[in-house]
Order: sequence, then structure tokens, then C-alpha cells
Amino acid sequence: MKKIGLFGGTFNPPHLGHLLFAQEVLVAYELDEIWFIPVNVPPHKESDDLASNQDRVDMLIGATDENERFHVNTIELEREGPSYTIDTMKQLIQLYPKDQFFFLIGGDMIEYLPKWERIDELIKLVTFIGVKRPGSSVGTTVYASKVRLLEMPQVELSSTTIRQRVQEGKPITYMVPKVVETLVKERALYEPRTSIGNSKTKPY
Ligand SMILES: Nc1ncnc2c1ncn2[C@@H]1O[C@H](COP(=O)(O)OP(=O)(O)OP(=O)(O)O)[C@@H](O)[C@H]1O
Ligand SMILES: O=C(O)c1ccc[n+]([C@@H]2O[C@H](COP(=O)([O-])O)[C@@H](O)[C@H]2O)c1
Repeated sequence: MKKIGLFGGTFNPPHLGHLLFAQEVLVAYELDEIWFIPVNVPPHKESDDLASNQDRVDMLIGATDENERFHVNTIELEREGPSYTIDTMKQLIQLYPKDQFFFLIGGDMIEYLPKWERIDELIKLVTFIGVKRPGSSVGTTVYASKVRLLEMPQVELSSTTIRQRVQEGKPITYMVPKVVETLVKERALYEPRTSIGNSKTKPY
């Protein structure tokens, strides 16, 4: 039996906040592996400058390559429609019945857990491990109390910040792994267009 941390996200692009969170969880919970799972269609997020699936996968593979316990799993990219976590969990449990799964979640998402698809079923299938994010509250819902909160240095970085900096011509050095910085540059990702692309969690 392996203990596996699932880290779902848009990763548009992956940044050092993601990697540090994953590494801290790996060590604190003595996990064997972390699987980074890029979403196909973010269920509750609108993004007007979402890089292609291929670009996001390439950046994620590059970002995680140096860590032998980090892996990229593209299970959600093979599914049509919103990438609901409950569907992913059911697939993974069927594929790997002996393994134990944890799901990593940033603090900003925790207060929205009640709105997740079939959350009561999901919370029985997987243990959520969360971390606070600067400027966001984890809320007081019954689901928040079930998330295991990890104490670790908070990283005030988001993919939105990275995209905005690229649009403004500012450097992103040391905010993303070198390989991500290079891919963003080579493929001209997030370059200025008419509007600045923010990802926003949709109002419920
Ligand atoms: N700096 C960070 N520290 C801890 N968790 C984070 C951090 N950035 C993102 N996360 C968490 O990682 C998961 C995937 O995040 P996602 O790919 O949407 O990145 P993001 O930076 O929140 O993106 P965006 O700014 O585009 O909304 C989410 O659970 C999110 O809360
Ligand atoms: O299943 C849901 O209803 C659901 C709602 C919101 C977010 N999620 C998952 O949470 C992860 C982080 O989402 P995001 O939008 O911050 O990239 C990603 O794996 C999403 O599929 C899942």
C-alpha cells in the first residue's frame, strides 16, 4: 500500500507555492508520492487566459522533474466536462484499490468545499490536507473542520500574479522553476492581450 497525495489544480502556470506545499505535505505526512493532476475544465473557476492542456502539462512535468516522488497524472485531461474531484477519486480508487489517497487543497478553496460536487460522498473517500494562504480564510464550515491543516511557511504567490507579471513585462525569476520560466518565454504564454487575465472563483 502506498500513501499518495493528490494535488489537483489548474497550474496555469505551476509556481513555487505549489511545489513547496507539495514537498511540505510529502514530508509531514510521510507520503510516498505526490501526483499533480492538471484539470481539464476547472469546475468553479473562470479563466480568460488558460494555457493549453499541452502547455500546462509540459510546464508541470518540467517543474516536478527533479523530484523523484513528484509525478504528473493526466487522468482529468482524458475526461470531458468539468473536472470534478469526486469523479477523479472514484476512478483512482478503482485503478489503485490498495493505495491510500490524500487530497491537497489551498486554504482559499476550503471555504468553498460545501459547493463541491457530491462533497459528502467525496469527504468519505479522501482525506483533505490544507494549508492557509495569505489573505484568505479557511471558513467555519463543517467541511473545514475535517481538513487537516498543515503549518508551513505561507507563500504569497499565485498563478494570477505570475500571469500578470508576464503581461506587465516583469520578471518571474525565482517565482517559478527555471524550466517554467523558459517555457513561458519560448511559447509566448500569457503575453499582453487586450485585458489582464484573472482567474476568479465563480461567485456561488
Ligand atoms: N501559494 C500557495 N500556497 C498554498 N497553496 C496554493 C498556493 N497557490 C495555489 N495553491 C493551491 O494549489 C491548488 C491549485 O491551485 P491553482 O493551480 O488554481 O493555483 P492558483 O495560484 O490558485 O491559481 P490562480 O491564481 O490562477 O487562481 C489550489 O488548491 C490552491 O489553493
Ligand atoms: O469537484 C469539485 O466540485 C471541485 C470544485 C472546485 C475545485 N475542485 C478541484 O480543486 C482543485 C483546485 O482547483 P483550482 O480551481 O484552484 O485549480 C482542482 O483539482 C479542482 O478540480 C473541485
